[in-house]
Amino acid sequence: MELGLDGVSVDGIVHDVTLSAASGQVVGIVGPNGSGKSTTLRCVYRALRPSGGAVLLDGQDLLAMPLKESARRLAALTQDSHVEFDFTVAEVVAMGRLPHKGAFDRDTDRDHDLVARSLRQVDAEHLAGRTFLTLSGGERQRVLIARALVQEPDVLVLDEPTNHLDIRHQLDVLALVRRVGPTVLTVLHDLNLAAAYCDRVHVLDGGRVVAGGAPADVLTPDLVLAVFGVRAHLVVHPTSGAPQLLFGHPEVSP
Ligand SMILES: Nc1ncnc2c1ncn2[C@@H]1O[C@H](COP(=O)(O)OP(=O)(O)OP(=O)(O)O)[C@@H](O)[C@H]1O
Repeated sequence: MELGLDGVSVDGIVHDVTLSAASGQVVGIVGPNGSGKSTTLRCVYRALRPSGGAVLLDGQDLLAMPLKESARRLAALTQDSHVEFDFTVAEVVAMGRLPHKGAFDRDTDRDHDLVARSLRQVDAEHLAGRTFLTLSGGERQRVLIARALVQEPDVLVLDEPTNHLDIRHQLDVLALVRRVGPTVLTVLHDLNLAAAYCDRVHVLDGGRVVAGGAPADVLTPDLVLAVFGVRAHLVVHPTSGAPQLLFGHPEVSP
């Protein structure tokens, strides 16, 4: 399913953001702190109504859809994905099935299987019986990713999915979302992860898209200096061939 942002604006914060993710693509949004990345995503997962523009799913106006219908198609891992009560991990993940169920439907065998599979996919099977609030930051993050996957979405919106994750789990989670295959729009702070895992990357600065395209074309030392104020040297990953950046502080000689 194709996701399109067409001139999305949020008064004073996000200005005319246009980008698209073709079916099955992983598209990244990078940019400095406060550049409008989360605010843009909030418009996509419907936590915020944009003041202008449209969000389109296969050309259909997402914001005009009933909430339950859009929740069946689109799942989000957000910066404010809180779990307030002391639910078990399995219960938290099972909540991801709610958009597919009627008010009085009980969990089916398929629901249980999907919960178990999603937990296995994020290496959290062993946590199923634990209460969510006792988990570490990285364990919580993986469980919330499982909750998004169990929704079987066509589109996955991820706000810094690698937050709190150790390096192994960062690589696992990004490889997983590529493998599972929904259309993915993800905010990433790590430019090298964006370069390695995204089909396309868009750079936000001051609420505007200042560059977009294939990572190798976008994540150049000139752009990194202009947008982040950091010197970068481009190297090519010796086995994957992905462009990777080595950073240095601008006040320290390279
Ligand atoms: N409800 C709000 N009221 C006022 N300002 C807001 C509101 N929401 C966001 N902002 C401001 O808009 C700007 C963009 O915020 P946003 O969270 O989208 O940035 P971001 O690119 O995701 O940043 P970060 O990398 O720090 O997570 C910030 O300056 C933020 O303080």
